[in-house]
Amino acid sequence: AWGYEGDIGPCNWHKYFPKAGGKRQSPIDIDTSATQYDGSFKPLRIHYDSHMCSSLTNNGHTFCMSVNSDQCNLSGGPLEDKYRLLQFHCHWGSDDTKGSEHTVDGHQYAAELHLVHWNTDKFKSADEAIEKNQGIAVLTAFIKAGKEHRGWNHVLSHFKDIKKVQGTSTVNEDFNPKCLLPENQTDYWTYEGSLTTPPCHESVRFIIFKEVVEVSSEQLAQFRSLCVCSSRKRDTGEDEHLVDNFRPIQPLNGRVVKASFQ
Ligand SMILES: NS(=O)(=O)c1ccc(O)c(NC(=O)NCCCCO)c1
Ligand SMILES: [Zn+2]
Repeated sequence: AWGYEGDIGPCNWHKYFPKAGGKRQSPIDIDTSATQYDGSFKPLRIHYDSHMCSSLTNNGHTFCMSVNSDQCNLSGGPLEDKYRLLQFHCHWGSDDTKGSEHTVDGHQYAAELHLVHWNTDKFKSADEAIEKNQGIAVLTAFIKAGKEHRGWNHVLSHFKDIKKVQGTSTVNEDFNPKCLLPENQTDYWTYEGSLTTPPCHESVRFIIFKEVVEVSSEQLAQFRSLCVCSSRKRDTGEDEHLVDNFRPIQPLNGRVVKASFQ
């Protein structure tokens, strides 16, 4: 078992998951003075359909909205191949001052959305792609406290069904995850990294939008309503809530973060 604090926390992940000590780990700090503009990127093509039945689970590390539609595809931008949406999830803090995994010039946001896609041109399954270079592409959006985000309510309204770990809820309504992304989808940073949780496979191309998405403080509080385990209660009998599920930033090791904008 691994977690985000104590002996099973990020500093010890490498003992059981050796890739966690690799040279292209994520997340990283994006030093905007060191990013390199790349004018060769084609427009990002994000085509999601709405009628994809998906199920929402609490896996003890985050909520995960799994998607099983072969109509949700991503290509273009820095990507050479076509990728298919597999799932999306978030990382968040115990208060609005922390929670994102990547930081920008040292600034940490309240939360971070990851839309996880796998390379359907190069691999036969997501399970194969997740371990291989160029196997995974993660669209990433920073989240800060501000005005309410109506799209997020389609996801948050199911949280009461998944409060406990291994809770599952089927989401059938007409929901398109594209509504969770910022309006500006042309300005982003991109670099090659890893899964930010064990097993930390170095298989991920991150595409991180510059524009930050706003959700209300009350909506952020709903993220924190999830519990970390199904049974164990603290000695005081109260639930242990799932918060601060973000990995500390990792060494860049000479990697260059490219920018789609000047
Ligand atoms: N944060 S991430 O880089 O976008 C990311 C994308 C896809 C993933 O599969 C993982 N990690 C993962 O699945 N770990 C297995 C145990 C967790 C649930 O038991 C992390
Ligand atoms: Zn993630």
